[in-house]
Order: sequence, then structure tokens, then C-alpha cells
Amino acid sequence: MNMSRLPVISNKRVLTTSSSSSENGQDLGPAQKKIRKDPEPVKPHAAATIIGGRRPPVAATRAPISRPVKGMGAATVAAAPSRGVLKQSIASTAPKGGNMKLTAAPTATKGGGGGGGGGATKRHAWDLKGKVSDMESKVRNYQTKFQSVNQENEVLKGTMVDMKKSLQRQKIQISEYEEELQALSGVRDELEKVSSEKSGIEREFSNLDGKYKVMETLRDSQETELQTLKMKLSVQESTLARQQVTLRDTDEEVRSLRDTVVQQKDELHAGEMERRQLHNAIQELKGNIRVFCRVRPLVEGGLSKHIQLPTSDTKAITLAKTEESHTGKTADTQKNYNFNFDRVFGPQASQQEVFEEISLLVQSALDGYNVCCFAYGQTGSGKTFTMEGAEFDESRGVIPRAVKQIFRAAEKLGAQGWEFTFTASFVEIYNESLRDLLYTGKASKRPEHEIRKSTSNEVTITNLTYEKVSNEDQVLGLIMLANQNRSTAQTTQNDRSSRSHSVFQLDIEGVNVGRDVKCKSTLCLVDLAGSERLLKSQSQGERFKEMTAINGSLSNLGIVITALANKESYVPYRNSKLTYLLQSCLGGNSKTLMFVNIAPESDSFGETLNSLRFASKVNDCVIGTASANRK
Ligand SMILES: Nc1ncnc2c1ncn2[C@@H]1O[C@H](COP(=O)(O)OP(=O)(O)OP(=O)(O)O)[C@@H](O)[C@H]1O
Repeated sequence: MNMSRLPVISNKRVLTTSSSSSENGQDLGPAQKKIRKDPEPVKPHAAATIIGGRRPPVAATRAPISRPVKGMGAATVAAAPSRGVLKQSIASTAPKGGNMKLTAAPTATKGGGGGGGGGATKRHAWDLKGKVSDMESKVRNYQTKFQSVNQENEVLKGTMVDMKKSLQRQKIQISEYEEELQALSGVRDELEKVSSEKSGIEREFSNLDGKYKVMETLRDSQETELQTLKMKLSVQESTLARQQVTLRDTDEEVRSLRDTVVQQKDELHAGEMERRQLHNAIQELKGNIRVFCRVRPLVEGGLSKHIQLPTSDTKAITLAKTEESHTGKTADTQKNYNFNFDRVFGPQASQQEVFEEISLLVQSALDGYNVCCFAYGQTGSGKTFTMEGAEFDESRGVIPRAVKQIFRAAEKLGAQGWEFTFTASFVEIYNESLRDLLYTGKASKRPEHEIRKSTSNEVTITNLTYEKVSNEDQVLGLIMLANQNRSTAQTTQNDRSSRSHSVFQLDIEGVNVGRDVKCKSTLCLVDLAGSERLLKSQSQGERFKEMTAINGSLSNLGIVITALANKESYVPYRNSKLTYLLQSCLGGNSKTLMFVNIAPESDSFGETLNSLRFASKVNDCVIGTASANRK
């Protein structure tokens, strides 16, 4: 019944202590945490603080012993070492020790050491037995406490062992955790690496995304462009289709045009042949030998009175000679010498005008006719000017113009299937000896030349330079070379060129393979030596010899032409080198043109008259019908 007076420990504290003393260690979680935080034994005053709510003086731990127990006896016990365990012990043993409390309370009231039972009565001094009994009771009480404390100690020791084990386990676990943490730090590094890689990839992705957008834009623009191109393509395809149709039509047209061309070529060839025939017929009607007279202008310009050129007639020339009266009583008499030629050119006639008249003859040379053109007249009458002319285009003479015309005509005939080869030679006849004007070797090694005639009546000169030419410039170059050679000889023999004949020959060979036609001809252009009479020159010695040779060759030229005109059986070609060389160009198979050049000076009257008489004789000749050298 006194149980209510025993010190009561709050359930909370008991439960806390009880749970901390759990032996199995399973539910030691909170207890362990408390132990880890405060592993030291609880000091007595701390217990007092907990229980009493304030910190009592140290002596107060003993005070309850000397005071009557009013529920604080247990607090005194609890102030002993291992208070926490003791509380538990008290709590756990409380039901068993009900009697201890009963006996302790009276003891406490007396001596304060026994504790326990409140309400004990005070023994009388004589009641020794009773006192002994109390003492014994106290002793038992203490023994019981002692045992209880021992038990508690044992329990605590066990608990300590468990706690140590637990601590050990926790240490192991901690080290495991640390290892795990260590391992996790590697993972963290890796995670950081992965994270940085991720951010790198993200940046790259962002870049790629940007690029992708650019590509998308590009693709869009290209798609637009593609669409445009497709449209253009379709337009072009339709254009192509139209053009293919046009092409087919054009092909048809080309085929028909080709047929037309072939047909027209045939017609052209036939026309060409007809033209040649007609051309030749015209030349024959004009005469195969024609004479043109050309009057050189006076040095001061104009014309002398003794030469009269009727303006209405381009073929007539009159030489008028005024003869003074011998007595002086009669009037002077005038004697006129009238001449007619194929054409008379006055002093104003240009080189072009002159050439136009002979260009038809030059054309004949390409048609396969031998053509010979020579200039006759006294020295200084204008022979060289007519045949060669000067350097400038408008003053170029017959030879360069004829060459130009021949090459141009040959080029045109090339379109009709004609192919031509040209061979040029330039020879000088001086004192009846031949000299190669295209010779380029040493002067000391100049070869001798002879005129040869083949069985086919072809005339050639031995050791002469025959130069193949294919254009006008090449020929002009050869003419320059010939002039150099002539001027070299000129320095050694004064005025030699006037006293020599120069003969330029262009051999022409044409072939038209498609038509199986060939032609061969020679264009012969001759600048004769001055035709002065022997008497006037009153030459002697070498000069006499020269004049004899010149006069001989020129008079033989007249004889040959007359013999040809008279169709005599014998033509004395070989009487002079000149006529021998010109044989093929003067015969019946040729067309001949003679220029008679006139000096206008009055003191040349006699020579002029002689020249005109000679030319007139030639003009009266009709050489047999020419025939083209065609196969
Ligand atoms: N139709 C012309 N118009 C202008 N000048 C001319 C004409 N004919 C000749 N001449 C000039 O007269 C001069 C003599 O002419 P050219 O040398 O041609 O005579 P040639 O008869 O050839 O003399 P040679 O027999 O000495 O060679 C030259 O200066 C020449 O330029």
C-alpha cells in the first residue's frame, strides 16, 4: 500500500532507459545515437537536473538521506554511479522490491542511509531487538540493492560488449560507406566527364542544329532553283523538240541543196568550158597578136605638139612633122604619119587602165593558152615602167598585176576542182648571151646557159633557176631579186639594162582530177632592150657590138612575127636568142601582145616613127589560130 509513496520515474524516461538497455541490440537505434553523442557515464548532478528540473548543490545528493522520504528516496539511489542503468534497474525491479520500499522508508527517517519505508515508527532505546531487526532488514535491503546493481552492471557490461560489437560493425559499415563514397567519387568524376561531354555534345548539337537550319535554308533555295531549272529545262526541251524538227527539215534542205550544188557544179564546169571557148573566140576576133601604143608624158608634163591623139578615137595616133620651107617664101608644110593600133594610151593613162586591157589575155594563160606580152621602144620611152612599174600599188606595172590576177583566178578555179602549180624564171639576154636573174650563188661561179628544145617542143634553158611559187608575194620577191641582179651588172656596164632584154616566165600547170582535165601554158612578159638605131647612136667598139645584137634580135623578132603571119614554112626562131626563147609564146599556139612605148620629146621623133612603123607591121600580122594546151 505504500507503493504510491515510492519515487516514481516518469514513464518516458524509463522507456528511454529501458530501450537503451535492450540486450538484443536490434532496437538500439536511438539509444546508440545517444551513446555516440554522450558515451561518458552520466554524472550524478546531471540526473538531478533531469529529474528535479534544476541543478541542486552537491550536498543535496545526500540531503534526502537525512530527510523523511517523500518519494525522493529513489532519487537518492538514482544519484549513484550508472544512474541511467540504475533507473532502469529500479524500474525493472520496482514490482519486486515493494518490500524494500516499505522497510527503507523508516530507515531514511532515522539515519538517512536505509531509505525506503516511510511511516516507520521510532524504536525505543530499549528495543534493541527491534533495532537489530531493522539493521538486518537494512543490510538485506542493501544486499538486495547490491545484487541488483551487480546485475545491472552485468547487463551494462553485456550492453557495452554489444555496443562495441555494434560500433565495430558500424565502423566496418562506415569504411564500407567510405569505400562506396570513394567509388562514388570516381563515378562523380565520370559523371562530371560525362556531364562535360554532354555539354560538349549539346554545343555540337546546337552547332549542328544551326548548320542544319542553314542547310535547310540552302535546300529550300536549291529546291526553288531546281524548280526554275526544271521549268527552263522543259522550255528547252520543247525548244529542242522544235529545233529537231527544224533540223530534220534543214537536213532535207541540205540534201536537196547538195544535189543542187552538184548539179550547179556540173553546170558551172560546162559554163566555164563554154566561157573559155567564147573567150578564145573573142581573142581570135581581136587577133592573136595585138599592139598597144603607150605615150610617155613629158618630164614637165603634157604632150609635145608632134604627137596627136584624137580624143574621139582611142586607137589612133598621129605623128606630125612640120617641114620648113627651103626658100622661106612658101609656108611650112606639115606631114602627118597616122597609125592605128588595138589601143593607144595617152600620157595620162594609168597603170590600172593599161592593165585592164590586157587582163583578158592574162586570163587566157590560166585557160591553157601561151601568152606573150612584150614592150618595145627606144630607151627611156617607158618600157620598164609599163612592164614592172614602181613599188607603190597604183604604179605597179603589168608583171605584178598579171601575177596577182593569176593567183586570184587560180584560187577561184580551185573551188571548181582545179589545182595549179606555178614555176617562175627570170632571164636576161645581153649580147646574145643568157644570164639567170634569179641566181643567188657566187658571181665567179655563174653557170653558162643554153636554150634547149624538147621533142614536145618545150623550150627550156640549162642551169636556169626555175622557182616553184604559190603566191603573189613569192613572185614579187623574185622580181626584186631579178632587179638586184640587173643593177649589179649595171654598175659594171653603164646603162646595161637598157641594152638587154629581160624575160619573166611563169609556167602554169593545172589539173582538175574530178573532171579529168589538164592544162599547161606559159605567161611570158618581156622588157625589150632600147630600139635605137645604130646610126644615131654612132656607136663604136663594144657599144657597136651591143647595138648590133639588139638590132639583130629586134629585127629578127619582126621577121619571125611576119613569117608567122604569112604562115611561112620556115620561121627563123633560132636566128636570135630572143626569138628562140619566145618560140613557144609566139607560135600558132599563143596570144601575143606588144606594147610600143613612145617618148614624147620632139628630138625622139625619128625613133618614135621607127617604133610606130615596126609596131604597125606587127599589128598587121595575123598569127594562126591559137589552141589551148588541154588534154
Ligand atoms: N607612163 C608614164 N608615166 C609617168 N612616168 C613614166 C611613164 N613611162 C615612163 N615614165 C618614166 O620615164 C622614165 C623612163 O622610163 P623607163 O625606165 O620605163 O624607160 P625604158 O624604156 O624602160 O628605158 P630603158 O630602155 O633604159 O630601160 C622613168 O623615170 C619612168 O618612171
